[in-house]
Amino acid sequence: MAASSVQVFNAAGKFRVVSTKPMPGEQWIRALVNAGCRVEVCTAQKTILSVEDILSLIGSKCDGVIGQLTEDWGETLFSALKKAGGTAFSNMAVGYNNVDVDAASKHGIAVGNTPGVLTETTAELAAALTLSAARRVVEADDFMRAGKYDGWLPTLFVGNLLKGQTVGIIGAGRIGSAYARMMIEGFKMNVIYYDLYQAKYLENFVTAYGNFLKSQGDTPVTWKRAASAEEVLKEADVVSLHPVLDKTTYHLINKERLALMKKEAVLVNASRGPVIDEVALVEHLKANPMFRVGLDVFEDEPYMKPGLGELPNAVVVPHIASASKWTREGMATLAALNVAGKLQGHPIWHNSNLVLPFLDENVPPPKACPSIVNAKALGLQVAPPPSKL
Ligand SMILES: NC(=O)C1=CN([C@@H]2O[C@H](COP(=O)(O)OP(=O)(O)OC[C@H]3O[C@@H](n4cnc5c(N)ncnc54)[C@H](O)[C@@H]3O)[C@@H](O)[C@H]2O)C=CC1
Ligand SMILES: O=C(O)C(=O)CO
Repeated sequence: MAASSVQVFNAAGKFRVVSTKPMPGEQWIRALVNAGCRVEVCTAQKTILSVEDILSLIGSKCDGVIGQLTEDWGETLFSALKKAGGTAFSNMAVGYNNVDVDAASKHGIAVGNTPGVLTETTAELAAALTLSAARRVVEADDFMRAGKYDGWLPTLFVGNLLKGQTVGIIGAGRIGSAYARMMIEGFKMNVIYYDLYQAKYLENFVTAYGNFLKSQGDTPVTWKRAASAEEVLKEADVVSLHPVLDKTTYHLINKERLALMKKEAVLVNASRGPVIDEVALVEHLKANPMFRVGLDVFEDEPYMKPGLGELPNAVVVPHIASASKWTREGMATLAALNVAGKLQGHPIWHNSNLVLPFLDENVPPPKACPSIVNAKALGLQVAPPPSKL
């Protein structure tokens, strides 16, 4: 990577930290500079950096790196980082399926991620995709711009009503539960979910909201924890996917499981592309024109499988689910504080879901790493909750 493609902040800093991309806001740069870091930001006009590009950024001395979900952080990069004296890496993302955490742990390198700050933003985009697909917003917009509208018709762009229908969630963690709450409260949908763990907060929320509706003489909303993903697919009118991507969720939605879904269902994916077998999805969309999808992520990102882009029953956006200003600046800050905290020898924050104290510009951040996924494997100390200090 040419030296001219790097912007340097605090050149005399004690720790050399590289960010493989410019990131939004300045709070993240201040966080690193306040921790005594020299910050080098790669400004090369290339969207996805290769392993070779990143090797040249790491060079022979590098203490920490902030990387992106498009990069392949495996054995090659972690052994190079270790050789350069590095001990800290953070993805600027909550998902870390692009990172070989075992390789990082083997080399004693902490792996950070950025949970919490993107929960609501991502859930809101999943809700936007749901509405766009259910009410055919993009098709109708195209029609209007093409000058085809020549008057109101009873049959023009008829779609699905959400109220009173069932929303299915596969992966009811932070984002899945937040999305479910939006659809339940916003559209009075019932919910069925499948997760390896009980989503207690979600269940309590639906029960309480259902009781409130009942007390007002309205039809209450209901919840059900399904025993399998198949049960969700069969029963739901809208299915939104929010699991992590790993061996258990790769192609979770395939030809056979698509066939279980209702013919007029809406399927939304704002998790990771490979959770859906996209070739099978294209075939299913072609065979079932009233089945609609809203996709933020793709199996071979940045590409779509052949045919997908031409289908009117697919709404497609380029992995923008976390793209609100507050969230993206917050993600950058959390990633920087993961790296800065590790380099300063800080312990790990007691609860990686509660990251707001790290994001207040007017108060110094806690002396902790907000979220390190291999803290246990590295034997890193966890800070006690502030109330226990
Ligand atoms: N499109 C985008 O821009 C964004 C995508 N994401 C993706 O969303 C994912 C979820 O994020 P969070 O909700 O914060 O994570 P989370 O860890 O709170 O939730 C993930 C849930 O998936 C569940 N799960 C794991 N394996 C499963 C399986 N086989 N079947 C069903 N459920 C399973 C887990 O038990 C957990 O409850 C991230 O890992 C990331 O890949 C996250 C943020 C933005
Ligand atoms: O955080 C993630 O995992 C994303 O996909 C982008 O926000």
